[in-house]
Amino acid sequence: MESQDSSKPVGTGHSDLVPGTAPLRQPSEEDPQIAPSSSIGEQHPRPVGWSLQDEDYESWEDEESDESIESTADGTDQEILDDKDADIGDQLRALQHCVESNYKEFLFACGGTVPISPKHQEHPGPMSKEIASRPESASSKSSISTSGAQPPVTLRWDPKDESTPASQSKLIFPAEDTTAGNLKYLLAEMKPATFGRGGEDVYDESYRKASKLEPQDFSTNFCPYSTGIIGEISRLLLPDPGRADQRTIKAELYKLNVYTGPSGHFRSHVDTPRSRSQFGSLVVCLPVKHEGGALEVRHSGEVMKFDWASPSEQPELQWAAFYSDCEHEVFPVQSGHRITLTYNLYATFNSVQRLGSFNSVNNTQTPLDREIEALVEDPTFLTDGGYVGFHTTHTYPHNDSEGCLEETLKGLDMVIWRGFQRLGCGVCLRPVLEPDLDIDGELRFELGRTFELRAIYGEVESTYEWDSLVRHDWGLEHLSVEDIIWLNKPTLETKKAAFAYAVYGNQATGCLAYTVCSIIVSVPKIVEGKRASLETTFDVDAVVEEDDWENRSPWD
Ligand SMILES: O=C(O)CCC(=O)C(=O)O
Ligand SMILES: [Fe+2]
Repeated sequence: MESQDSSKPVGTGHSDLVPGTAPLRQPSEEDPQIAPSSSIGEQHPRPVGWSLQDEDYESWEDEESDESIESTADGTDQEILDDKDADIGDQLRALQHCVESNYKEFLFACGGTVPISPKHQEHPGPMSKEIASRPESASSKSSISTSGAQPPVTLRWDPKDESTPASQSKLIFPAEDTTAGNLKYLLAEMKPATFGRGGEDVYDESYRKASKLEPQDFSTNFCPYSTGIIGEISRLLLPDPGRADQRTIKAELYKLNVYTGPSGHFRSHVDTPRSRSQFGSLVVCLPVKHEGGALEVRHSGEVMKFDWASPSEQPELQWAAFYSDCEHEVFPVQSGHRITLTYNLYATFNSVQRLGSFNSVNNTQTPLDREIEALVEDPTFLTDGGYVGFHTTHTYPHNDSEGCLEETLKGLDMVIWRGFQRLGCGVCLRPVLEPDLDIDGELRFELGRTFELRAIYGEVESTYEWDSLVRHDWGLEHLSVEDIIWLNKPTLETKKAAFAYAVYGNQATGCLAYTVCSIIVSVPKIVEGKRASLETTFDVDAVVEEDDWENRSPWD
């Protein structure tokens, strides 16, 4: 890991920095631990819970004053959990433990290879062989050959000197005799690759030594969709349990980069989000001989490494995709040229439902889903209804007026969201905005829903601060932090991540920044032994009169 200093948030197209992580096994269809669909899931073939998104964090007009908030004296987040733990049932404790043990069970990066064949195939099937296994086995060398193949990759660029013949502005990969000599012309056209630091584009070879071409200045026949890469990323990094409509990925070509030996490199950073819907980044390495230059991606103390230095005998493209809030770096290239195409990945919900055999709702359950279901089904848990909270394990981009998007939820965060939502619970996603350092070097958190924020100095740890956050900044005025049963604690890693994001974005992308979030779940009350349908949620329409609030809870 970089030292704290070296990993000061930077932001460049694909560039800015932060902390690390780890995933492991992603549940798959072959997973013997996966249980058949649940009865509750069948009762609700589509998610019946609501989600409060894109509402600009509306709130009631009649806000309570700070004075009226019944809060305890300063306590730590630990105390908040412990207080709740005192009288919780076994089922809740089981879910809390299950959540904790799942922290490292989710992928944050994946990669693979695409063989290149000189013979062009008219309708090649999906041909990317993915590497999605545990970090330690994230080596593209373990890939298995696949049915189709990518034709040689052609790259053409616009020469500054317009009289340059077309034959000198073209490269074919793997290098063909006819164009191999053109590499020097390409390198001559490239510009130094900057990165974002402190909100500015800077060129600093001690941090990043690479060159770049902007997408408008080159073209290629390589397509990440037709090679099956995007499909694999969708399956591995954007699974959508229990939902009939799928999340889909838009991949946007971002840069052509060259890292040249003996010192091309890019130190630890996270990728600046280009929009709120960005969730990931894709790097495709063209088959050019080089040594060194491994890409390392980190999250929550886990590491995945992608080393593309020694190509196999069969020419191939090698790729890696990762959640762009994960810290990553490119180690020094010792010799040769490491040439990459980079893409920004955006998530959206597909309005077109899957057809035919794919039309059935995916009720696949993981052990964690089953724990969630057991808790919600337990009539002794929140018998009169109530709220459950979860601190997200990833961070999400927001801008200065709009919050984070549900469709970008990653790994465990999406499992928690969907797990409760499909059982009829209400879910909403709330930000804890980026902390910053003040002049004295103190950590300062800014919290808010409208993003016209007031600052809270110090870490958000006390009951009072959380209460204030829930009631005012998250627009849930009639909820108190005392009403929320937390499934997990904000982790040190989370705080560190947020810390490192203090400085963000460098380009005119509307002040996007990553933020840690909380998922707040509204659990309906038990009626005749079963959870009632959720008639009232946090939704503004369902607000009860202020005067009634003491007598009526929001799920009545
Ligand atoms: O080339 C790579 O493997 C990663 C490059 C990168 O992190 C970036 O362009 O932001
Ligand atoms: Fe990056």
